[in-house]
Amino acid sequence: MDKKFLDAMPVVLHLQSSGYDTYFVGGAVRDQLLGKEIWDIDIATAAKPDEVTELFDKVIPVGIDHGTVLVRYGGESYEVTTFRIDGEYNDFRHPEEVEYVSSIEEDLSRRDFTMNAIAMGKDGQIIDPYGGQEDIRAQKIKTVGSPDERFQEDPLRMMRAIRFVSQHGFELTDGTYSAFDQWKHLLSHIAIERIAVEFEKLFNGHELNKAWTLLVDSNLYAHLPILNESPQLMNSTKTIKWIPLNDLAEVITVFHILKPEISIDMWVKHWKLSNRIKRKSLTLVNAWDLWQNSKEKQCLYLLGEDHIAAFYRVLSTLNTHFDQDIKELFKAHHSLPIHSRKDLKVDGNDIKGWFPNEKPGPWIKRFMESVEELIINGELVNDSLEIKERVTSWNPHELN
Ligand SMILES: Nc1ccn([C@@H]2O[C@H](COP(=O)(O)OP(=O)(O)OP(=O)(O)O)[C@@H](O)[C@H]2O)c(=O)n1
Repeated sequence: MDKKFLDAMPVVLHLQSSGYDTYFVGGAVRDQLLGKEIWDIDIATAAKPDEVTELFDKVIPVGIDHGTVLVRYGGESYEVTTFRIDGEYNDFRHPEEVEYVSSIEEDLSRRDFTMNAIAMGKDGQIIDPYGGQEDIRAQKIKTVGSPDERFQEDPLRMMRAIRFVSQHGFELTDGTYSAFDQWKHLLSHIAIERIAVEFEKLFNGHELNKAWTLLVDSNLYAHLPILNESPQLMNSTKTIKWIPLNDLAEVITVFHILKPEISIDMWVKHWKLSNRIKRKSLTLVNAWDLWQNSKEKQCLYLLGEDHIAAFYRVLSTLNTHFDQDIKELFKAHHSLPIHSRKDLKVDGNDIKGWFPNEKPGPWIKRFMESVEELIINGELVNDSLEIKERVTSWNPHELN
C-alpha cells in the first residue's frame, strides 16, 4: 500500500473502530491500481458528517450539506464523505439534495466511471462491484451503469471522460461515447470554472492529441465558450501536434496565436480565468512577437527564467520545425548581461537628474526601456558613466 494511504490510515481505523464502515475511494485507489503517483486521498464512510466531526479534533465543514468534511490529521487534509447517492442536479453544480446510503456498494453506484468506482478497505481489500479493475486492465473508460443517467446527473463527466483519455490513453467504450451525442448540450449549463479545471488537466495529459481529436470529433467543443464560435480556430488546431501544456495560460496563448482576433482578454473573460493566468499569457504572447521579429535576446529577457520552459512548450506546439534544445534557451538567457531592471546600474531617478530642466514624464520610461534594450543586445555596457554619456545625447522631446 502506498505511503499516502498509510499516512491516512489512522483516520480510517478510527472511524472503523468507532463502528462505521470506512474505505479509501476515488482517484487514489484508481491511480494505485494503475501504478501511478497518488495525489489526494478521499475517504468514504458510513458515519454522518456530525458523527465524523465528533470523532476528530480538527474538522473543517467544507461541504457539509453534501456529506463532506475535511479531517486534518498529521499535517494533511482528508476529504471524508458519507456514503451517499445524489439527488437531482437542478443547477448542474451541486445535487439539489443528497441521500445518505448505508453501503459502500450503493455509494459506488453513483460514481462516474468504473475505474473511479473502486473502494479499498483498511487491509487493502478491494471492493469493485462494477468491474473497474477489469476495465483498467482493458484500458476502457466506461460509465457505472447507464451513461445517460451518469451524464444527466453531471454533464461535466463528459469532459472528465476526455481528460481521462488524455491522462491515461484509454479508450471510451462505445456506449459511453455514443451517449455524448444526446447530453453534450447540457455542458453549457455547467459552471465554466469546473470545465476549466478539466480542460487544463486534458492539456496536461500525455495522450493529448488523442483526447483533442475526441473533443473535436464528438463536437463537445461546440458547447464550450469561444471554441463554439470559432470553427476556423478549431480547423487550424487539426494540423497541430500538441505537446502537453502546463496550464491554461499556455493553452490560451496557443489559441490566441492561432487566431489573433480573439484577444487574451476575451479568453480570460469567457473562461473566467485568474489574473495570474492572464499575466502569464500576455508575457508569452509578447515574447512570441519578439521571437517572430528575431529579437531572441529581448524575448528571453522578457520571459525570465520562470517562463522559458512555458514558452518552449508554446513554441514547440506551434512550430513543428523548431528543434532547438531547451538547454540552449536557458544558456542564452543565462548569458544575457542583465536579467531584470534591478540589475541596471541606473534608475529612473538618475535619468531624471541628468535632465534638471525637464519635467518628469513618459520620456523617462522610454529612456529606461531604450537603455535596457541596448544593454540586452550588447550595444551598451551596463556602467553608469557609459549609460549617462549615451542617454544625455538623447532628446526627451524626440521619440527615439
Ligand atoms: N463529476 C464527478 C466527479 C467525481 N466523481 C467521483 O468522485 C471521485 C473524486 O473526484 P475528483 O477528485 O474530482 O477526481 P479524481 O477521480 O480523484 O481524479 P483526479 O484526482 O485525477 O482529479 C471520482 O474518482 C469519482 O468517483 C464523480 O463520480 N463524478
